[in-house]
Amino acid sequence: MTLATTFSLELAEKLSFAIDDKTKPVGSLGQIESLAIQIGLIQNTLAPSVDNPAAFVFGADHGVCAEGVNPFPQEVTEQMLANFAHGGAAMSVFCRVNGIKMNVVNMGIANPDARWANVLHHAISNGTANFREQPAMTDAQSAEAIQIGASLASQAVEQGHNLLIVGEMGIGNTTSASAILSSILGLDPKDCVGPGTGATEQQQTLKIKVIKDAIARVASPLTPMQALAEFGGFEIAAMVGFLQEAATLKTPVIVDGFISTVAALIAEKHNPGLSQHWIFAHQSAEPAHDAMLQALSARPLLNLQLRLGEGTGAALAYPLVKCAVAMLNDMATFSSAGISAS
Ligand SMILES: Cc1cc2ncn([C@H]3O[C@H](COP(=O)(O)O)[C@@H](O)[C@H]3O)c2cc1C
Ligand SMILES: O=C(O)c1cccnc1
Repeated sequence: MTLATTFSLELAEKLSFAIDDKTKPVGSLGQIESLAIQIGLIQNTLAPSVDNPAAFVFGADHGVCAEGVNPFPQEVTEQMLANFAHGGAAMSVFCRVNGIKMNVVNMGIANPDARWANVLHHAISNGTANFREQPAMTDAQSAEAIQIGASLASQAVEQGHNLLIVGEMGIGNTTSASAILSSILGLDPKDCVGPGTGATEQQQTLKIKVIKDAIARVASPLTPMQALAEFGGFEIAAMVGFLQEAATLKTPVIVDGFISTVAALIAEKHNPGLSQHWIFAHQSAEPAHDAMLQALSARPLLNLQLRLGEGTGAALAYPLVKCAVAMLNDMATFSSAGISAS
């Protein structure tokens, strides 16, 4: 895979100039301005386009659920894939409202026989192993999931999608994401764990213990890709490949919440600089999301106390991204509108 090139300084200056010439005080559209510049740089153009968005929701099950770390039973992953298939989930609704093509990918849920006509089937196995006891994935499984994510991103770009959204569904995956975060940033597990879907204090203490045991089992420091295989899920690995490939193909991706951002953290630590290609939708209510966003120097667009995942925050942020691009493309300039610049 060729890595994404760094952005053109000359284009950055031209984009800034174009935005400063719009009929508004310089800087008055705040983060919408930097967002427009970012998208122009990613697409390498003064006239970017985000009119053909596609979301990918990657679903998978997690062996660590056997530890009782999450309030909802594992079957909910499969039930939610069915809900996506029938268009009834929050993500389904937000995508419909915003004209986003929603794709759902089964990366490996516990029931190997589950199939839906409109859910892409790329199951690696029937869930990961329990990472408290053994690596969640083999290196080969992790590499395969990364490859599937990458090829889905490249197919989406080939089909003409010029903006991508990434999200996930997998009961137990906040525990997996917290373990990866703790390992990659060297943080104490207690600072990486939160309620997820509503874990009690007792369940959160258990989450911390499970992660401590898993990190002790591994003993030596891990590379980001090793942390992914040790503690990750098939859906997290698929998101890593998806994010990497989209960056290489100069296509912006809106990243959703806590679990999606962990995939971005892995990919950025593996290939430093790649995260400039991703738009961080929102700051999740999951407490450790903040540390992760800071480690990525990311400024999320929204802070709505969301704690759902699926890609919902990213789907909600899409109208802002659309407006940023429309501002750059459609707003009058001081000279074209005959307005005095000072
Ligand atoms: C009905 C339902 C719908 C969801 N949609 C996303 N998640 C979210 O919750 C899960 C992670 O939280 P934990 O680690 O606590 O299990 C993931 O599936 C995430 O996408 C959901 C969770 C539930 C229960
Ligand atoms: O921020 C998220 O993505 C999130 C938080 C809690 C549970 N599921 C997802």
